[in-house]
Amino acid sequence: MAATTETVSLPYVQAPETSESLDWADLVTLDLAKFDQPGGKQELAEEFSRSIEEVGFFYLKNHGLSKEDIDTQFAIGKSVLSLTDEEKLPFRAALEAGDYNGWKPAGTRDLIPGVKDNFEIYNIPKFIPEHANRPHPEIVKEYIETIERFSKHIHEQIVKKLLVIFSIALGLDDEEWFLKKHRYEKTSGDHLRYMKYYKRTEEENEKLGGVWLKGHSDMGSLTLLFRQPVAALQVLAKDGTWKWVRPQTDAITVNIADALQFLTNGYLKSSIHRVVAPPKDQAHIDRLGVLYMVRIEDDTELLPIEESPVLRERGLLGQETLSSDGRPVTAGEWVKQRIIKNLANTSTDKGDNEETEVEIFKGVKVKYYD
Ligand SMILES: O=C(O)CCC(=O)C(=O)O
Ligand SMILES: [Fe+2]
Repeated sequence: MAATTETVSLPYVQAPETSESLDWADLVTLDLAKFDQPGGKQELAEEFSRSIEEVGFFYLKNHGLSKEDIDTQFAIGKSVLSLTDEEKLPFRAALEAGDYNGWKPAGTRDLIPGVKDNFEIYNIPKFIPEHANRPHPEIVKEYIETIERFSKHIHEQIVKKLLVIFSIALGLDDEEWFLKKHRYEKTSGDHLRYMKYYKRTEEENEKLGGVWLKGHSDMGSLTLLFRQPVAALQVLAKDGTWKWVRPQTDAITVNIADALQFLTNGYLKSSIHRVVAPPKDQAHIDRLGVLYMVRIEDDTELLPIEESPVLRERGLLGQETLSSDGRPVTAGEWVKQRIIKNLANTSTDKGDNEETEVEIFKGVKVKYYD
């Protein structure tokens, strides 16, 4: 059977932004252009430290990717995800085995009894020999060099700078502390993600209380979200209220995830966020996203960083999270179990929207928020 979308159509036209006035989160913007200026890294580390006092979300500008680079990824994502389910099936991710590379169909999870999740994903792992023989749909193969360039730019020019900023913010003598645990050639689940939420009817939204993906934290080190004009992402603010994350045209939205929270005993907060029904003027749009997930090397033990004076001064050392067998959780185990428990089929009758806590690995749990 021929592919329904055999070409990537450019220029990609983004959906118009909402004209509704929403309660937007006030987030710090880090300017990566400062990184190579004298004193710039230190300045960025100070700004970053201030930003995390609020929520674990911030914007990043001057990241070196053009609007065209990003739109090309949206166009590729659109083509891949609009293949038929039959065409995507050979590339289905082995979610049940803890592997999310490839295709996650919509509807693997029950949100409430009778209503399933409405998002599908195509994940492309980092470009290392371990993944070289992965099969992909033709459209991905055709654009694989563009995808590889985009993906490697993110790691080399964006993620690496952020990892240096984090080391400085934690007062570590070794500016490369985090870099040494995020080596590109090593095994870890870094990947580029195309993600699409299908629009829902008013009736369905009512049943779900508007919640499409319940308040959660992400499983790795960082999540990077590219320009997302369809408002739906919300972050849990310090005062306990949900604020909308404003789509930015020129900036990437970044959030901190579980591994960094474990390594800093909560000084870097794995931010709680959720996805809700978009405002009325965007309710008719299928919401396409391009994301990049940063993961720490699989064999890293997720213990607070002893060498950090910032953690020591705050009394954050010596109370690590251990699993029930008294061992530290490793990053690879954590990610694998979270994929099985949070992305593969729902294992409870009540559905994800009713869950408040799920055991991920030997007594260590994640919480979900209303
Ligand atoms: O779609 C978004 O804006 C965020 C998605 C998300 O939170 C996730 O995939 O973990
Ligand atoms: Fe998330």
